[in-house]
Amino acid sequence: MGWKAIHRWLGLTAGTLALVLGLSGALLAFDPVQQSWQAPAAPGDLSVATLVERVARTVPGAEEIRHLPSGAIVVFGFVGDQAQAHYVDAADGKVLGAWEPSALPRWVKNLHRSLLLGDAGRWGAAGIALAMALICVSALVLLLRRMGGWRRLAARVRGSLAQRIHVVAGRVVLAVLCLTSLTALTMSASTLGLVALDPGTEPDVISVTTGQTALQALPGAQLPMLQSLAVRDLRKLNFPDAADPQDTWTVATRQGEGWIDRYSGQTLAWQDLTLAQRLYDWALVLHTGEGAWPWAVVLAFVGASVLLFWWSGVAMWWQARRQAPHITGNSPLAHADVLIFVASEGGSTWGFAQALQDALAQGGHRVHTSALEHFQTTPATRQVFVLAATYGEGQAPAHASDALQHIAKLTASPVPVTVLGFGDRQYPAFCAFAEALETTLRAQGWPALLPLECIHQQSGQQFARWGDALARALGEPLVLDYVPRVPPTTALTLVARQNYREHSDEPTAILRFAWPAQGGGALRGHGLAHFAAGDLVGIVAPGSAVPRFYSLASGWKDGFLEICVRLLPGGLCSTHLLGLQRGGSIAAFIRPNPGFALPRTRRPVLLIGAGTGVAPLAGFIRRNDRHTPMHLYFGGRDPAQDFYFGTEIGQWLGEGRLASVQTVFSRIPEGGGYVQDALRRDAERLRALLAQGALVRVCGSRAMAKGVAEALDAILAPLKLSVAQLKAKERYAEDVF
Ligand SMILES: Cc1cc2nc3c(=O)[nH]c(=O)nc-3n(C[C@H](O)[C@H](O)[C@H](O)COP(=O)(O)O)c2cc1C
Repeated sequence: MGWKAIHRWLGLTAGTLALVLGLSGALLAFDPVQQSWQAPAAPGDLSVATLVERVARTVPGAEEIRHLPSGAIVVFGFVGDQAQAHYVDAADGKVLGAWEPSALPRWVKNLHRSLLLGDAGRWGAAGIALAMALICVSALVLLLRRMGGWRRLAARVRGSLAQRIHVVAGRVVLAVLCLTSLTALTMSASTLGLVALDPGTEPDVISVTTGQTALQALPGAQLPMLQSLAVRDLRKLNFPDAADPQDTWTVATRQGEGWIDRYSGQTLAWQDLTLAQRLYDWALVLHTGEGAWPWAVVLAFVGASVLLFWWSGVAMWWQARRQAPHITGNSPLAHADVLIFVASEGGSTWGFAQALQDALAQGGHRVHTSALEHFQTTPATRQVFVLAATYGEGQAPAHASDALQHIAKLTASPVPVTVLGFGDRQYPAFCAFAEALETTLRAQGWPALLPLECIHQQSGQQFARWGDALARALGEPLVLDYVPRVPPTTALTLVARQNYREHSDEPTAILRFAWPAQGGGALRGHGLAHFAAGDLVGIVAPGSAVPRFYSLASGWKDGFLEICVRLLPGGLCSTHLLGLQRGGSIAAFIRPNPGFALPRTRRPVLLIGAGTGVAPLAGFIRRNDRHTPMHLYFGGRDPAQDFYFGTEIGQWLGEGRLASVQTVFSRIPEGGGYVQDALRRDAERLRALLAQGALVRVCGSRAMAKGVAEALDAILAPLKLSVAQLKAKERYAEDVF
């Protein structure tokens, strides 16, 4: 069982109970805070003898003095047969008020310690603490794996909202949670009697009257031991029983426990604290924050954070479950002539494997699909396919973390092994794990049917093209029909459209949609989550099961959803969109694109877009209320036809949302060529902006993004920087289509 499985299953089971402990613990942490302001702390260097003298004057029936962890002094005693406990001011012995041990109902503490189930519950709580410790250790391993090592631990977290919350919160509180579960275990060990705290026997001592019958007992103020003991070290002092002439004074300090003769004032016995007791004392302070209220506040937050982990963890599990490997029609390994091995973290790669399996099975093959760590061949195997996603800093998905080493140890057979990578060009190490697999397999001598291909952002079109190449290589008809699972959609109504290039073969329009009147809450329930410019909207055309994605030119806060759509000849979705009239509606859902989103920044921002690629950049500028210096480079063909957002761009310049704009048009004389030509002409200025730490966002066709990266690499070279380095620092992101 891997770390991920341990983390997941303990989190879902013990984690649910840990939620109870976390929340009750967060409540209990208020006690030290409340106690710290209930009564003043006694001066630490005051001698205990003086304290006893003051108390004896003001509280006649005193039997016990306690120095609380908060520093306050509480005196216990009897008035008549009435037991009483009072806060006392150490400065003058004045009674300050009645002592309340806790402001919280007792059952909260019992819930926290024993789930209200008595002794069995104590074992249960200890079990949960143990599980929490394991959850913490596995969390650390997974965190390092996900982020790509210690050095990248502070890097930006990507993924769904639940993933980001889980990881970010984990980075902040994991250490304290680990400590809390370990201290809980330490304390449980003694509560459950597994470790004895005290030496076990009390010394058998009495105050001795040695013949002198009427010997006067000494007042506490005259006992040498109490004279040399500072209140700082005192825990508890018990007065001798007035009715028992042989009774002694008992004093508990931070170092140990002592018994004092009431007549001679001599120390009759002394026991040092045991190691177990000292450990327990430390664990108590660390676990409860007693006597250290700022720490108690930290503990309260960490206790409450369990709710956040639990909720985000369950959401992540649910997401993964929805995408879980669910291969239908799998043939047994030994009989299969085609084997498919999958490495996936989020689960989507399994969907591609299923499509490949279905297509091959339709062609009469017996196909066996399984996870990459099971990589092997059998005498029946004729073809092997490896479908592998990349995570972290170019690493394998967790379940396949040892697969590469495993494969490197195998002896190659003549069976071709073809690798298909899944990744995202936003990441500097695009499909690095698939590349590592390809390199290792070739080095081992495995042949390949097709060279390595890397699918960007789970593109169904790119996968289908790879399927065509595969069909040709196999000499068999093969149609790969990958249907992504579409999340629930929301109906959006077209409220405005701006048409461009109306009479060309590629008409284009900026479409603005409003959401139905029920309001935001209802919408979110229907899959239209909060979104920002640069996120993607998935649109499902009538009669199609496959969504098409468009970059958003607006954010949730703008109050509408805007996209820029160009007609793709024969494209079902773009035809549907461009045919829409005002009042018409579409079925849409949001797919976050966190790698491309623009963080709040004061640094300059360089926005480079061509054609409809200007859409998300326009969205960034529209929301630039803080007037971050944004510089736009826009490339089109002809200003009369395709200067999308042209009017708004002029307006944004005037409002200071945009600091500068450079436009080039490739199809008119003196138009300035392509956008990368404009960059080269502005090399000096751009270098200065990049040297100031500018962020870069590029959106447009793949060819355009490549041209831009080359131009910027040349511009960056004198700064000893490159686009790859900026990508690694998350300063440079592309949205390509
Ligand atoms: C946290 C995280 C890290 C990623 N790191 C990389 C990476 O370094 N290189 C890459 O090409 N893709 C990276 N990706 C993109 C995934 O590989 C891509 O979305 C893939 O299709 C996911 O497949 P899966 O759902 O089967 O795991 C990353 C995605 C996430 C969420």
